[in-house]
Formats: sequence, structure tokens, C-alpha cells
Amino acid sequence: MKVLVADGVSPKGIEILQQAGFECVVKDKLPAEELLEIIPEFDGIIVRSASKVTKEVIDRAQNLKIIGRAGVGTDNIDIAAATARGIVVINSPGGNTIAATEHTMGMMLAMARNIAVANETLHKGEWNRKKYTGVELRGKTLGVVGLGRIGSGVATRSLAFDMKVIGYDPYVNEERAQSLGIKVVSLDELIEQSDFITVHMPLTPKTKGMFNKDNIYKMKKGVRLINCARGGIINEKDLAEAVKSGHVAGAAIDVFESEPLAANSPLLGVPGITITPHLGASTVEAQIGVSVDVAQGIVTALNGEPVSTAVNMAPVSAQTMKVIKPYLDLAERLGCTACSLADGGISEIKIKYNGGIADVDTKMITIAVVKGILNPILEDKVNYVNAPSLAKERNIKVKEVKDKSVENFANLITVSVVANGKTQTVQGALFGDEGRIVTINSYRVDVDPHARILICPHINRPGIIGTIGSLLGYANINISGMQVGKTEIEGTSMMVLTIDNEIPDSVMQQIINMNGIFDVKLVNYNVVK
Ligand SMILES: NC(=O)c1ccc[n+]([C@@H]2O[C@H](COP(=O)([O-])OP(=O)(O)OC[C@H]3O[C@@H](n4cnc5c(N)ncnc54)[C@H](O)[C@@H]3O)[C@@H](O)[C@H]2O)c1
Ligand SMILES: O=C(O)[C@H](O)COP(=O)(O)O
Repeated sequence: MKVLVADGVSPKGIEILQQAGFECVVKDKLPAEELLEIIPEFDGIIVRSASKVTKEVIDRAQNLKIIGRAGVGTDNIDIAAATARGIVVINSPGGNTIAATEHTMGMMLAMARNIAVANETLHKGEWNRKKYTGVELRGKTLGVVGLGRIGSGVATRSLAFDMKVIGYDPYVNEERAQSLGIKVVSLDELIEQSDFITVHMPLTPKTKGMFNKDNIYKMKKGVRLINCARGGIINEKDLAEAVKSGHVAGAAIDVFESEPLAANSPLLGVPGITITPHLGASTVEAQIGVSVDVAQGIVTALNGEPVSTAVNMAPVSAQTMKVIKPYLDLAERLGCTACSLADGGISEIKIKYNGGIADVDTKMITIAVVKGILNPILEDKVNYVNAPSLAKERNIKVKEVKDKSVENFANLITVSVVANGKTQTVQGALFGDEGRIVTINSYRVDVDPHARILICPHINRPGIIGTIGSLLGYANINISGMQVGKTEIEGTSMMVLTIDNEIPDSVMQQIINMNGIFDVKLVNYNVVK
């Protein structure tokens, strides 16, 4: 497999990919036209914020399976287009948090004490102490907008500077804010009360231009603003005007509406505005962190396993992933079995979790079941990214039911599919890390769901098993395992044969035509993974 490293990342991640057997092509500052030209040959791509993975790039990327963002913000990637194609998008949510937090603190101090401009003018020979008198942070009110990883890090560090910290984040609860030692206020209150305001949220239609001329002049005269999050959260033109007017005493900006910063940017050359070229994540430590994070994610994803840092899949914590991981393969095999049992289009999938597994977040296991059901019937490769949307597209209802009670097993997964009004049910359990099918349509079995199995409910009378055995033998099909499952239904049994070869349709037809056979279904697990 080939991975394109489009923006410069630490070699540590590239080493991980190479050790895992991937070929890496490293480019720095790859022009957009060249990216379009070479992308078809790659299975994976790693970018920072510079390269844009647009729909056009994704449409041309016929082999692409994963996009790794060596950083947090994925606004340079068309996630909807990637999801539609089943391409996993992963990022490194925490790899550069400290770097961006510390850069924000640095920008706040540099702005308050005129460090950047004093440095620049002193290098030109100007010894100007009076002009660059600053303000202290101590006792000032800092308004933090967005109390996620970086916002909360800035908040707690600013408390150490004896600032009064208030915060606004509509998605963070009071307890979380209290644990940070700050007061949560409304946006209007934050705007009115703050001496410094720093923003730490993603750029979304809601946050774009969230600070503009309509609310900047409601801020205290002499307010200082910091943006180390995303360009455009504070309207650049309005900010430049407000600094020039003296209403805003200073601004410290690391990120811009358009990057690299355009020569005609309204921010350029305005005294009081401190700027850095998107350096928030640029520390040695952060760059190693994000590079290793995405490389490990790419190796995991290209091995067909879900990645906890995928942004276009249901989020699952690393802790939950550890618990659910052994169930994923079993879930997919149960799905594959249920799909093979169904006659006609499936309209509903019901997954029931019994036992301790009912206590954990089972979203990903449910997706694995759906993946197992759809993979044998769809042309497209179904994966953890596109399975939910493909089910939705086909109007298949997916239901999850949980019940902590369980008999005979520690944990039990029951998958039922409804097709043409008929329900087919298969149950599985884990024994250690090994998944087994334990019932098929209420017949008790103990089946290893690998290779191929033939499921054959029949009348429980002498001769049937022998006849099928001979029939397969004549067709040169080897049987490597056999189970006969019992049920409460009197006089019937279910034969489950593990077979080593493909079965021609003609042989299947002969089995179906046999007297005493109710049905025969072949499950081919080769499609799993
Ligand atoms: N300058 C850099 O180099 C650099 C480095 C890392 C991250 N970033 C950027 O910093 C930002 C924050 O990153 P993070 O890791 O803390 O993200 P995060 O997801 O941990 O936190 C974002 C927070 O913003 C909040 N939020 C969302 N919409 C909001 C709104 N309308 N008003 C107020 N709060 C809102 C969310 O509830 C969340 O708590 C992102 O934009 C990220 O891309 C920049
Ligand atoms: O979203 C991020 O992680 C930061 O903006 C860093 O971007 P970069 O990787 O281009 O420095």
C-alpha cells in the first residue's frame, strides 16, 4: 500500500508506516495540481492544514482508503465526500493541544507586553522603553470562548497568572466549568466583562464571523483579542478597524481567513496586532505526537480495524475500544450469517446485547453487524464509515436492544434480520477472544464462523446426514467440521457443515431437492474484512 505524505510531518510517523510495510512518498508544500495528478495511485494520504483534500481530489482518488490529518482541524478535508466514498478520515485530537495552549499563552503575554514589536524595533536599533509599556495579566478578566481541550488548558494556566477567568461554551456543562475553576457566563456577559478574549472553537457556519463589528464595540474599550483557533472566527476587516480606532487595544492572531496570509490582508501593518504564521502546533513535541498518532491510525485502519480517532465514524473512546474490540469480528460474522439466512431484501436489523456488554457503548459493534450484513450483497466495499449510511440508503432500520440479564453465557449478541416478513436469528458469544455461533434460528450449535459453512435444517431421521455427506463427497467437497443442532421443535435438527471448497449451484440444488431437507444456506465468510 502507498501513503502520500503531502505536508511535512515528523519522520517518526513515516518510520511507523514503513515498518508496517507501507511505501511512503513524502512531499512538502505539494501544489494542488500535482496532488490531483498523483492522488489516484495512493491508498492513504497524510496532510496538515496546508493541503486541501477537496471533493475533486477525493473523486480522483480511486484507491484512497484513509485520510490522516496530522493535527486537529479537519476543515481542509471534504469529510462528506470522503464518507460517501467510505474513506476513513482520522485526526490527532490531542497531539498538539499543549503546543496550541502554550502558544496562546505566549501570544497573550507578547501582546500584553509588546514583546514582538519591541524585539523588532530594537533589532533596528530603537531603544524605546516608554513606548512599549504594557499591561499586567494579574487581576484582569479573561473570557475563554470554547472550553474544549485548548480552551480549558488556557483557562487553567491563566488562573496561575492570577487572572479572573470566565468562559462561554454552549456545549459544556456547569460541572465541567466548575472543575476548571472558572465561571460560565453568557456570550453577552463575557463580551461585556472581559479585558482579554481568546477563542478556541472550530470554524463552523455558527462560529464564522462570530466576533464582528456588531459585538466588538460592545466589548470594554481597551479589550485585547486572541485567535489561535481558526481564521475567520473574528472578522479580520472589522478587527483591524477596531484596533485602528483604539477601541481594541491589541490583537494576537495565529490563524487567518486565508492562508498563507495574503499581502493585502487588513491585519498587516496595523500597530497593536501581533501575528504569527499558524505556529500553534509547531513544536517538536507536537509534531512528533501528531505524526505518530496518524501513522498508527493509518496502520490500524488499513488492517481493516476501526480507529478511535476517526472523525467520520461514531466516536469511541480508547477505553471502550479495548472492551469492544474482540466483539467486532464476531459481530461481523454474525451479520454475514444472518444475511445468508435471509431470503429477499432485508428491511430490519435488530441487535440485542445481553450480559456485561450491555453496559458499554455498543455503537461500533452494531456497525460491525451492519457491515457483515451488507458486505456480501453490495458491490461497494462496506466499511465502518459507510455501513450506517448504506443501510439508511436502503431503508434498512437498525435497532439496538440491551438487557443485562443473560443465561449460560457471560455475554450474548443476538442478530435478527427481517426479510419479506420472515425473521432469521443468529446468536454468538465470546469464549476468551474466540467468537462462536451458539444458536441459529433457535437450534443450539457451537460453530466456528470461519471459511464456509452450510446450514441445513432437516427432519431428524436416519440417513439424511449420510446422504448429504455422500453427495458432497461425490462432488469432491471436503467436510472439515460438523454440528447437529437440536431445538424444542420436535422431529427437526439443524446440520451445520464446515466445508473446504466452493459448492457449485448444481450441488446446492441437489441438496435442496432432497427429501427431508427444509432449506440449505451457504455462508461464505471470505467477505469478512
Ligand atoms: N493554531 C493552531 O495551530 C491550532 C492547533 C490546534 C488546534 N487549533 C484549533 O483550535 C480549536 C480548538 O481546538 P480543541 O482541540 O480545543 O478543540 P475541542 O473540540 O476540544 O474544543 C472545541 C470547543 O469549542 C466548543 N464550541 C463549539 N461551538 C461553539 C460555539 N459556537 N461557541 C462556543 N464554543 C463552541 C465546543 O463545545 C468545544 O468544547 C480548533 O479550531 C482547532 O482546529 C489550532
Ligand atoms: O488544527 C490544527 O491542528 C492546527 O491548526 C495545526 O495545523 P497545522 O498542522 O497545519 O500546524
